[in-house]
Amino acid sequence: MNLIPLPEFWAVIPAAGVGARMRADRPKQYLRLGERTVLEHTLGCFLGHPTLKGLVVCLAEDDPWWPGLACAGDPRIARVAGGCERADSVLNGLLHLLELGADEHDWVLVHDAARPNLSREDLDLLLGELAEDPVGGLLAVPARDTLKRVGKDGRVRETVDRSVIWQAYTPQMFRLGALHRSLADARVSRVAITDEASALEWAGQAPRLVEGRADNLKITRPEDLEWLRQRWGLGSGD
Ligand SMILES: Nc1ccn([C@@H]2O[C@H](COP(=O)(O)OP(=O)(O)OP(=O)(O)O)[C@@H](O)[C@H]2O)c(=O)n1
Ligand SMILES: C[C@](O)(CO)[C@H](O)COP(=O)(O)O
Repeated sequence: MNLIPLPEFWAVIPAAGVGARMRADRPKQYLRLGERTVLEHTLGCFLGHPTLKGLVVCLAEDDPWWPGLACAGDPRIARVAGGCERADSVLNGLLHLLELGADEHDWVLVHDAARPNLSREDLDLLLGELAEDPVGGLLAVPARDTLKRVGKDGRVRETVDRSVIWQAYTPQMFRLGALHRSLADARVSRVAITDEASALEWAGQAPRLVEGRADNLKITRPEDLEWLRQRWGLGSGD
């Protein structure tokens, strides 16, 4: 039982991707999942949380779908333009928080728009476990399958020791100033950054892994959405 009160936090939701791997008629964050879109479900994981200070969603500059969402006029949601890569979108979101007057010591949680199945339990687990952490960290799950390193010929090069391998999920939770500086420096140095933790790692920090639910999956390919629709008891086309 965690007796430390949950910390206040800001949320940045990168939602400016094109969803190429989904091969759909629109970016995957705008595909339907029951009565709402994937993005609306993801935003709903945070809106209404008692310690949320504010939320920024990063949208493609030519995004024609956002205005059609019921939450488009929600005053709790700030919008910024996304960037070429996910890290650029996140950086724009962090900059906007600073412009809003957020303190550099405030906690910020970055969560993929494409992960609509985040549970409240996992969100509160992350907040509670990292509330007093000196670095921050992320939800993650230990590897469950045997892992192989592959050669250029598509054949196995080695079996990887999976006891020390975890899959990084989101939200990823860091202090606003530290994340902004690390991410900005990494982008200037052209370091490949695919999640927030890797920017902190590049800056010499060791983020903490907090084990969460494996069903907090990122909708990436068509079968991911099919699986989640079935999990939620929805029809294949819902
Ligand atoms: N320039 C980008 C690229 C991605 N994202 C967001 O980052 C999250 C995770 O990225 P990913 O799953 O790779 O989404 P896409 O880039 O849209 O997918 P793909 O690589 O298949 O095009 C998604 O919510 C996506 O909208 C973003 O905000 N800005
Ligand atoms: C941030 C992330 O979801 C952690 O696993 C992942 O790195 C996003 O990668 P993508 O290629 O941008 O989907």
